[in-house]
Amino acid sequence: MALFLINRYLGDEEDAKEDRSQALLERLREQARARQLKKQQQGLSSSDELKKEKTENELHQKLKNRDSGFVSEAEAQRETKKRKRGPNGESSSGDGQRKLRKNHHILSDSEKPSARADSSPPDEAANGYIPAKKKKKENKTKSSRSQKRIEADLEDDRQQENGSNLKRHQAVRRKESDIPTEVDTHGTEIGEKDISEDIKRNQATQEGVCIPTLSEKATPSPSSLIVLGGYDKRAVQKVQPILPQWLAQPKLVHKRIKENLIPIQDVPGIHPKLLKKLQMNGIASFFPVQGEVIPAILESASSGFLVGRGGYQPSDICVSAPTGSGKTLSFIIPVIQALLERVVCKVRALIVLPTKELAQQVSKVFNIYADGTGLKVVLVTGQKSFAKEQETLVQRTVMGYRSLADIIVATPGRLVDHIDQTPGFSLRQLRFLIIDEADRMIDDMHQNWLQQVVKAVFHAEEDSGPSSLFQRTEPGPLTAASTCCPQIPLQKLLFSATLTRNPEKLQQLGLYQPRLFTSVYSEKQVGTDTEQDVEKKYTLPEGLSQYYVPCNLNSKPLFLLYFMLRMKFTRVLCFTNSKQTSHRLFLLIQAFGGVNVAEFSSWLTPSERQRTLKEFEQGKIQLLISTDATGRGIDIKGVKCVINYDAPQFIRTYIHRVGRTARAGKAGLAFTMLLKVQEQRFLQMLRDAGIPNLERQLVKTEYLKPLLQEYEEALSKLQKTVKDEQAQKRA
Ligand SMILES: Nc1ncnc2c1ncn2[C@@H]1O[C@H](COP(=O)(O)OP(=O)(O)OP(=O)(O)O)[C@@H](O)[C@H]1O
Repeated sequence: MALFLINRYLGDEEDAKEDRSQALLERLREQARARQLKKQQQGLSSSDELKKEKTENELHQKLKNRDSGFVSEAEAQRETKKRKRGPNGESSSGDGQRKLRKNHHILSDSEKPSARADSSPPDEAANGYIPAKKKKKENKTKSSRSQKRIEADLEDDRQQENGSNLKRHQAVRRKESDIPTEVDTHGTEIGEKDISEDIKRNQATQEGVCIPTLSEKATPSPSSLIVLGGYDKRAVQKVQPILPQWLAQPKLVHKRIKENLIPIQDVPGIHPKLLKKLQMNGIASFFPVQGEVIPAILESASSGFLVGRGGYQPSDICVSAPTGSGKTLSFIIPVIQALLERVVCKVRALIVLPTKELAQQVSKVFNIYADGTGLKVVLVTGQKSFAKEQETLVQRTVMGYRSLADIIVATPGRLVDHIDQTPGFSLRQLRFLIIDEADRMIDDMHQNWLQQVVKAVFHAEEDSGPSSLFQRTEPGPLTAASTCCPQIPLQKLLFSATLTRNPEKLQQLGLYQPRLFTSVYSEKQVGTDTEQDVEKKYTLPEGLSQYYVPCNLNSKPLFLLYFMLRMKFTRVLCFTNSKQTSHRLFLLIQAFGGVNVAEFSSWLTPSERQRTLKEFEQGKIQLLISTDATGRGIDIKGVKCVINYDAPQFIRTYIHRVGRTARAGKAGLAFTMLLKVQEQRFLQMLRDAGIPNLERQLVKTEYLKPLLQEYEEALSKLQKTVKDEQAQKRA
């Protein structure tokens, strides 16, 4: 690998430099070869001494045995003497190679298998050399084999020489730069940074060039050394990771909610208290994803909090199911049930979500199901002051700190602040780590929050020695030592409508033997009535009808007004790509009049945002113009229609936006306004994600004409309002 990298680099050098280095390296190569030969000869001559003694005896024996009498004993002695003179003759470097071969012929002809084995280099087998097993081989075969063996020996030595050159070269470089390099003698690991450092160093010091590699280029080596790479500039192909089994073969969950409802009593293992709660909240049946995931989590928690003495660490669970398919309840129910029997209040479940609104929404559902169980749910999002949040998390007592939370619902930033700064805040008893909107959380590892959480979970107690009974250790290979102490396992549960299947990204989460649950379509097979489960990259809710509306920049606001006033749409969630656009569009629609409109973006205070969502849910607001702040996870009941005023740039953004409607098996509409220049790219993006062509929805210009005059007036009002706002800001 290292050879390949250096080789590749040198291929990028300028010609002049290359020539110079080639000449130098050619010279070095010659020297290396000469050294090599010398070494070889010396090695052979010393081993020859021994072998020749053997050969002498054998020869005497042979001569004695020859019944033809061609060679007399005196002659045999003469021949022996001649052979004894051999080493002197061989020491001359003139025809060393030939003599070497000749010598080897003699040796191979006369040597016994044991002698042959002795003389073989230890790594013979590794080089593919298979020693002869049958004694009765033809002489010809023997000699050709020994010829090959010599070549293999030479090759071995050459490689060793190359290896030692490389080692020497690296040692020099290390000395020079004093920077540790990751290239080992086998070239196993090297980062891109290291490659570029190597390049620079090589440019600076030509003597630091790897001899064997370059010699390959100067004259093709007679050896069988394989040179990886080359001098041509070639695009390096990205290595496609092979999907691990758990990603390639997930547990499939039906997407169609209505046809696959499971009565709550039919799901095994649910606590009667929770069954009652579910019924009280109008839930008579579980959605397909809940029917699969709830039992899976319950089963993994069935052995209690502690696992050890032969118990298994539970698998982490990943769930990829469409928007509105009920993922929230599929973790809330089993988590509450697992904690029902807890005795001491400690943080045992932590749910991390990307936004305050989402955290608030999830903590609300947790509170509904935890009510009356004694479990305490605490929200940590920064909506309260830091000191107030600290008071809700821990209490100082004479015995030390006491946890006031069993379940924490948090945003990552504020969570990390508490891990760092709240005395007595401990995650050492954490049993469940739930990452909702997991793909977004992976992309945005704000403050390295996951690492901080894991560190806090496995952080050793100050007063506990190594023999502490409940010392937690991160999951690793199963050993006798790791199973002897019972410990609380940390189980990660991931949820998203667009969960990535990129193993490299998922690797960041350090999942333990994960299981994946994913939704499938049931599609009719062509020409038959039978249905087949089809797994697609992304799945959208069954009840969603999607359209696109071709338009131009000026007509966009008019189209929105047309939908609201002429088509009489209500409870419309309209998405733009920026706060500015949201605000101006809101002002324009407000100036036009006739529509209850509101805006939602990070420009609003948290309380304004909360109030707006509440009013929208209550139906007081007909049209909510929003940034992507409401694009994910937000569950607003009764949203009938989503309008993408600005086309989303990414497929995941599209899926989450349109997923604000058609939730829980209901029907919904989604319109995307597309400029002519956007059409092709956008539709292609959808096709690539396995979403079939959207229906085209044309709006005739004659329908817009009656709105034009009022629209012009609204535009002038908007101009004035914007000017006033700017003046206000400047003041
Ligand atoms: N078994 C059920 N019966 C009836 N309604 C349900 C059931 N489960 C969930 N719901 C309702 O379905 C709606 C969507 O659920 P939820 O918010 O959990 O979806 P989600 O899969 O998390 O969606 P998203 O990916 O958008 O976050 C909620 O209003 C919830 O109350």
